[in-house]
Amino acid sequence: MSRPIILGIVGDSAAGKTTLTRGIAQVLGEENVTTICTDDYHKYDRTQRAQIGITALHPDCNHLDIMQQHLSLLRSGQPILKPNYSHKTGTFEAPTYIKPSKFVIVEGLLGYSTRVARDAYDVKVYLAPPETLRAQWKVKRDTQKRGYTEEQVLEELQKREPDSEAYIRPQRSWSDLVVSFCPSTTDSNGQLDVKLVLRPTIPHPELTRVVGEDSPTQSAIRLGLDRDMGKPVDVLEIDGHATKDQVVHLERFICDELPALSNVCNPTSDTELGKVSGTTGEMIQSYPLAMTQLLIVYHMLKATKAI
Ligand SMILES: Nc1ncnc2c1ncn2[C@@H]1O[C@H](COP(=O)(O)OP(=O)(O)OP(=O)(O)O)[C@@H](O)[C@H]1O
Ligand SMILES: O=C(CO)[C@H](O)[C@H](O)COP(=O)(O)O
Repeated sequence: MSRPIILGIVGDSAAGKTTLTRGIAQVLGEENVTTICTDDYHKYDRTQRAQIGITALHPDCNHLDIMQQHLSLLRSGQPILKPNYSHKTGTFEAPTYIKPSKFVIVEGLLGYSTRVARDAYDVKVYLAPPETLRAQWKVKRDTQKRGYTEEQVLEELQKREPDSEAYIRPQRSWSDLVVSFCPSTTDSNGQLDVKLVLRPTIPHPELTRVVGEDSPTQSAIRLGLDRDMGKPVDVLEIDGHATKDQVVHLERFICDELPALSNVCNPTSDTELGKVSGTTGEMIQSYPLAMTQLLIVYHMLKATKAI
C-alpha cells in the first residue's frame, strides 16, 4: 500500500489554518482527506495554562514528542490514538482512533518546530496574514466560537507576542509556500489580495511562461523575484479584483502541467475551488483563494506521483 501524502499548514492563532484546511479538503473530496489539528497535543487545559502562566504557543505547553511520533506513524500509513482538546470547554476529551486517508492535512501552531515533525510532510505551507488582520480574525472567531470577550482576546494577543516571535514566526523559514491574504489596496469589493512566496524547496509550476517575471506592476496577477528570510524566492501576487479570464488563463496553465488536476480546475464544471466557509460560518469565495488552493493541491497531487 502506498503511504498517505501529508500537507502541513502552520501559522499563528487565527491565521486562517482551519479555513484553508477545510477548503482544500473540499477540493480533494472530504472522503479522501484526514485532518488533524495539533492543538490536540496541548499539555495543559485552559485553567492550568492560566495558573502556570504559560501560553499555548510555548513548546513546553505541548506534547511535541507525541505529536512528532504521530506524524511519523501517519506518514507510514499507520493509525494513531489522537488526544482531543475542546476549544468549546477548554478541556480535554476522550481520544479518537484515526486511520489516515489518502491525504492527511496537519494544521496547527508548532507543526514545524522539530526536525522529525518537519520530515513527515510532503508539502509545507505557512500562513502569514498581516498582524492587524489576524487580530481582527482572532477577536471575531474567539468571541463567537470560544467564549472569550474582546478585551480578553486583545490582552491574550499581547501576552502571547513574545512566544509568537520566539516560536511561531521562525517556522516560516521551513515552509515551501508562504501564504499571506491581506486587505486590498485597490477597489476589490472587499475581496482580499494574496501574496504567495514560493521557495525553491519543491518544484513549482513554470509560472514565468504564463505570467512573466517582468509583469507590469499594475496588472492584477504579478510574478517577481524577492528574498524571504534572507533566501531567494519567487513571489506570485493575485489581487482581489483579478477577473475570471485572467485567473482561468493561469488555472489552465497549471492544470495542463498536471493532468490529475483536470477534475479540480475544469472551468466549465462546478468546482469547489475558491469557496469555503470560515470558522465563524461566513462564506468566503475569491479568485486569490482559488489560486492558493489550486497551487497547494497541485503540489499534493504531484507528491502522489513521487511515492
Ligand atoms: N482566507 C480568508 N478570508 C477571509 N477570512 C478568513 C480567511 N481565513 C480565515 N479567515 C477568518 O479568520 C477566522 C480565523 O480563521 P481560522 O479559524 O481558520 O484560523 P486558525 O489559524 O485555524 O486559528 P487557530 O489556530 O486559533 O485555531 C475565520 O473564522 C475567518 O473569519
Ligand atoms: O492559539 C490557539 C490555537 O487555536 C488557542 O488559543 C489554543 O489552542 C488554546 O485554545 P483555547 O483558547 O480555546 O483554550
